[in-house]
Amino acid sequence: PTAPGSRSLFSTLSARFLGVMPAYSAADDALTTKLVTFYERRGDSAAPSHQATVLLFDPRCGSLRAVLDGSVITAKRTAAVSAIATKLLMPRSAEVLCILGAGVQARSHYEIFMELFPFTEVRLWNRSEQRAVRLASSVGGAVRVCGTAREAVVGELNERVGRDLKDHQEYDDTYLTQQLSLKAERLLTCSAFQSRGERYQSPPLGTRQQHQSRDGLGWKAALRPSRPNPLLYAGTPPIAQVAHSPIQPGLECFQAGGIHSLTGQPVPVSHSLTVKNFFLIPSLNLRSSSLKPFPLTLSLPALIKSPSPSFL
Ligand SMILES: NC(=O)C1=CN([C@@H]2O[C@H](COP(=O)(O)OP(=O)(O)OC[C@H]3O[C@@H](n4cnc5c(N)ncnc54)[C@H](O)[C@@H]3O)[C@@H](O)[C@H]2O)C=CC1
Ligand SMILES: O=C(O)C1=NCCCC1
Repeated sequence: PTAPGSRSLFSTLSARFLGVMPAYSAADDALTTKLVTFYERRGDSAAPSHQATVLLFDPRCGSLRAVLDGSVITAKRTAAVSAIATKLLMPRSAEVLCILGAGVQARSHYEIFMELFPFTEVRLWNRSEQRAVRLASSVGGAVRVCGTAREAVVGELNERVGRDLKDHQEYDDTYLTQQLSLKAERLLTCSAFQSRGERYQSPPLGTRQQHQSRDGLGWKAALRPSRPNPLLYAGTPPIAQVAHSPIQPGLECFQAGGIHSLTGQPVPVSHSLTVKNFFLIPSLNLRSSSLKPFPLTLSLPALIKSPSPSFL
C-alpha cells in the first residue's frame, strides 16, 4: 500500500509557495517526497509557474537514492486523477470538452481526456488568445479556440437555451452563465488556471437556493432580489460550499472536489452535487492571495472578470 504523508506548504511571499508532498510505498519499497514551488507568473519571467523535484530515499536506511525531475509527474498525475474522477462522475451524454487555461495542465488534461473519452468537440479559452492558439495548433486534433470563457462554456448551446436567457432576465450575467452551462449537459468543463481572484461575496442565505429541476435539465434557481451590480458575486465561493471535510488551516485554496487534498484526506464534495452539476463545482476560496488551482473546478465569475493582467 502507498501512504501519502501529510502535505505541507511553505510560503515566503504572497503567491509564492513551496509544497512538500511525502509518500511511502511498501509495495515499491520507496520512500519519497515531491518538492514543488509554485509562483504566480510575472510577465517578465520565463520560469514555469510550477517547478517540481522528486527525492527518492531508501526506506531501510534513509539514504537519498535519486533526485528526479518532477515536472512530468506533476503534469501527468494531476491530469490522470482528474480523468479518474471524470470517468466516475461524467454524465454519459457529455460530448464537449471545454478547457479554460492553456498552460501545462491544459495540455496534459487534453492529452489524457482525448485518449480516454469520446469527446466530439474541444473548446479552449485562455485569457491570452495567442497562447490558446499555440496550444490548439500543437495538439493532434481539432480544438476550437474561443474568444471568451462564456463562449467556451456555453458555445453553440446558446441557441438551444436562448429562451432561458430571455426567461431569466432577473438573474445577473454570471449567474445566468452558470445556469446555462448547467443545462449544457453535453459539456464537461475542465479548468486549468491560476488566478488572483477576488474574494467571493456570498449572497445572503436564502436568496440563491438551488435545487435540481424535475425535468432533469439542470438546476432551477429560487428567485432572488435583483442587484444593481450583477458582478457583485465575482470571485470564489467559500470553501464550506464546496467541501465538508476539515481543512488544514491555510490550505483551503488547494482543496479540490474530492480529488486532491493537501491534508492527505479525500475531500468529500457537497452532497448536493450530482452528475449533472459536478462540473460546476465552483472554484475555491483563497485566504490570502492568489493561486486558485484545480482542474475539474470552474470559476466562471473569476474567469470572466479576471482582474489579473493578460500576460500569459
Ligand atoms: N491538484 C494538483 O495536483 C495540481 C494542481 N495544479 C493547478 O493547476 C493550475 C494550472 O497549472 P499549470 O497548468 O501548471 O499552470 P500554467 O502556469 O502552466 O498555466 C496557467 C494557465 O492559467 C491561466 N491563468 C493564470 N492566471 C489567470 C487568471 N487570473 N485568469 C484567467 N486565466 C489565468 C494562464 O493564462 C495559463 O493558461 C494551477 O492552478 C495549479 O496550481 C497544478 C499542478 C498540480
Ligand atoms: O504538484 C502538486 O500536486 C500541486 N498541487 C497543488 C498545487 C500545485 C502543485
